[in-house]
Amino acid sequence: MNANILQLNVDETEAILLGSRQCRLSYDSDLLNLSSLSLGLTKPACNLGAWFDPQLSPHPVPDRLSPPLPHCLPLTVPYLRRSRNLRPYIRHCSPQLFKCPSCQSPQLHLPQLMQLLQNPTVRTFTHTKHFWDCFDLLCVRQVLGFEVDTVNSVQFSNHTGYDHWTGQVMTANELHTLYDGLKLNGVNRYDYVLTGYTRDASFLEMVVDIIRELKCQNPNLVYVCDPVMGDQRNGDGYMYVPEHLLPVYKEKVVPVADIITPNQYEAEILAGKKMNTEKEALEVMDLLHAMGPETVVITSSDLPSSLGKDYLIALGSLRKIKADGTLVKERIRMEIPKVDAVFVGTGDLFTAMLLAWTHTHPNNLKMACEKTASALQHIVRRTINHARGKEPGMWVGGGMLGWGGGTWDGWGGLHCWVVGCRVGWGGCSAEGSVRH
Ligand SMILES: Nc1ncnc2c1ncn2[C@@H]1O[C@H](COP(=O)(O)OP(=O)(O)O)[C@@H](O)[C@H]1O
Ligand SMILES: Cc1ncc(COP(=O)(O)O)c(CN)c1O
Repeated sequence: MNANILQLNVDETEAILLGSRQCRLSYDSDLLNLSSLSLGLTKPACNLGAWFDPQLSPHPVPDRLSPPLPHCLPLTVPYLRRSRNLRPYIRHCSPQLFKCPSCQSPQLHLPQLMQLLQNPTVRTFTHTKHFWDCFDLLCVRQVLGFEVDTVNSVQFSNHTGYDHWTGQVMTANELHTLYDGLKLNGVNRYDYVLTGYTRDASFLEMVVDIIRELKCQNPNLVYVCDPVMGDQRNGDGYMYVPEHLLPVYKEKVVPVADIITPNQYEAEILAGKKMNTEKEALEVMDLLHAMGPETVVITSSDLPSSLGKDYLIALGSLRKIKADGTLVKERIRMEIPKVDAVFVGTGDLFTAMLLAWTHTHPNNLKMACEKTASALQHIVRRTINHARGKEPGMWVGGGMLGWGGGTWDGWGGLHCWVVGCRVGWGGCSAEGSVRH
């Protein structure tokens, strides 16, 4: 756990038993003994897919697992094959067990599945800046169980933080045409809409119109908005979208959003108030709640941390009035170990993960934020290690799965519409995503 930057959550630790039905049923004990840990099994979960990451294998391999791990792993292949999305990639693969050269732990080798991870689109996941491509392909669709339709609000050569960038910006008309197609087929019912980077005001206004319509179709639809506008650089805020987008976000977009995930700079310009202290940050979040959203998460800030300058602070706030009229309020403060590099697109990843985890923990913002921050920490660390040549590039799937719960079997049938950007199909080296 320490190696994977996870903390044992005493209230909710999840264990997964992998293996055939027969093999799982034969394990009738309510206690799972793993090295020095004993976990009580309360809720059975079915493994709809599995991902094996050598980095996340138990060290040392527990000898008290029953049946032993080497025996379990080949048994999971039929389950992988059963997953419609994975089947084409593992049809011809003969599972082999081999021992990790460094730690001697048993690993399952799935050659064709690995190939999937190596294709350029998927590998872009190591660049957090290319998130949407992979969110669709791996993270949400296959791993987290959402069915995602993506719309590329822009298609750029690279992140706009670079000196130069080229590409196309989708217009409101083009978005409307796409949406019309969905409507004509009667497939415009979504559970979630997530929006990220956009740089055209009329496009944003069209997004708002569409969300209103989608909310009529499904009154429970949750709109998660990452109001991507700018960031701090050397202590000064700067916009990386045209400035006239700010009033559109303030007056039209944020009011229809249920969850917003600004960074500190974006929170300040939306609220029209600086946050130099935690008290001011809470006031900023209250101002943002007053604009509409029930949930506000400030993904990063430079507020001082009690743990020292190597930590960044993220804040969360939930404010909702329940059906019986009572006001529920929850504030969360997370101190996140800083990695000494600048990452791009982490905001995208944070928002997407938060959407997924608030879905699993609808009444527990703290848990959703913890799991989200844990994933981010894992990913930025592996990204920086990869950029520094300390880790091979193929860490992708396990990085996402290893820390989370094993109970993603109940998520079928959800539909999510992502309006984000597609940037850079080109180079896949992690250096592209890390600016020192
Ligand atoms: N240098 C870093 N070190 C550790 N975590 C980081 C770092 N940069 C980003 N993150 C993670 O990514 C999350 C979102 O980052 P943030 O910079 O707020 O996104 P953006 O400005 O892209 O919207 C943070 O909450 C944190 O978990
Ligand atoms: C083209 C572009 N520019 C800027 C940003 C903002 O990036 P960041 O998450 O690094 O703030 C994004 C978000 N992915 C983007 O797609």
